[in-house]
Amino acid sequence: MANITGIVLMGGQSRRFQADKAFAVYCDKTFYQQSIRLLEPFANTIYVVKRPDQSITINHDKITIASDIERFRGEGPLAGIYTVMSRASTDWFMVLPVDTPLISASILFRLTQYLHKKTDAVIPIVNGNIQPLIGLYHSDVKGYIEQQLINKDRSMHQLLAKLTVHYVEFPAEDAHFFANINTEEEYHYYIKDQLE
Ligand SMILES: Nc1nc2c(ncn2[C@@H]2O[C@H](COP(=O)(O)OP(=O)(O)OP(=O)(O)O)[C@@H](O)[C@H]2O)c(=O)[nH]1
Repeated sequence: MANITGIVLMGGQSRRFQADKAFAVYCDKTFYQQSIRLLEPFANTIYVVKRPDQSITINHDKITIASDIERFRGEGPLAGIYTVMSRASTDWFMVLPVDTPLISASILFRLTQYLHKKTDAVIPIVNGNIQPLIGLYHSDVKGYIEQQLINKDRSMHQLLAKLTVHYVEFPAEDAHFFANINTEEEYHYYIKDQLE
């Protein structure tokens, strides 16, 4: 398999969740720990990109805790991806947010099957919805990300429009794996109510 660096994006503000969603719990692990667990089989090294005020401890030589590069701190997911691309030198980066804890290893594995030379990114689609924060980005994309950050353009869709993207379609019955937990209601619906 290609040499991949994992990126856990946990530096958001969780305004809609009204508590830090990175520390919400699913199956005895916090959301950010779930993201690390999911990336581990695919990534040789993993960077967890957090806000400076978030406090976490991880004792694992494969995992680095980082904060967004000062120049673009808190400027959205692209700032986190750019930070890691500036520090690690692999060709490919596998990105996961903290708020899709139901994603499965088999979905991530399927994405890794499309790492071709002429592809800039491998991104899933489910029910017609592009999922740009769950996917693989080539290191060549770093310049485009930097340009967007300079222009204060946080849009992942804008970035994808500039790239050669391999979109991988997943069937509608897989949609729950991609559930995005942004609010307390979504946490109850997808996680708490399922476990009770
Ligand atoms: N490193 C880093 N990660 C971020 C940043 N902004 C968002 N993220 C992460 O990107 C993912 C998607 O974030 P969103 O849900 O869009 O934003 P959020 O700020 O976490 O939540 P809201 O305040 O409710 O919009 C989550 O895993 C966030 O932790 C940032 O500026 N830096």
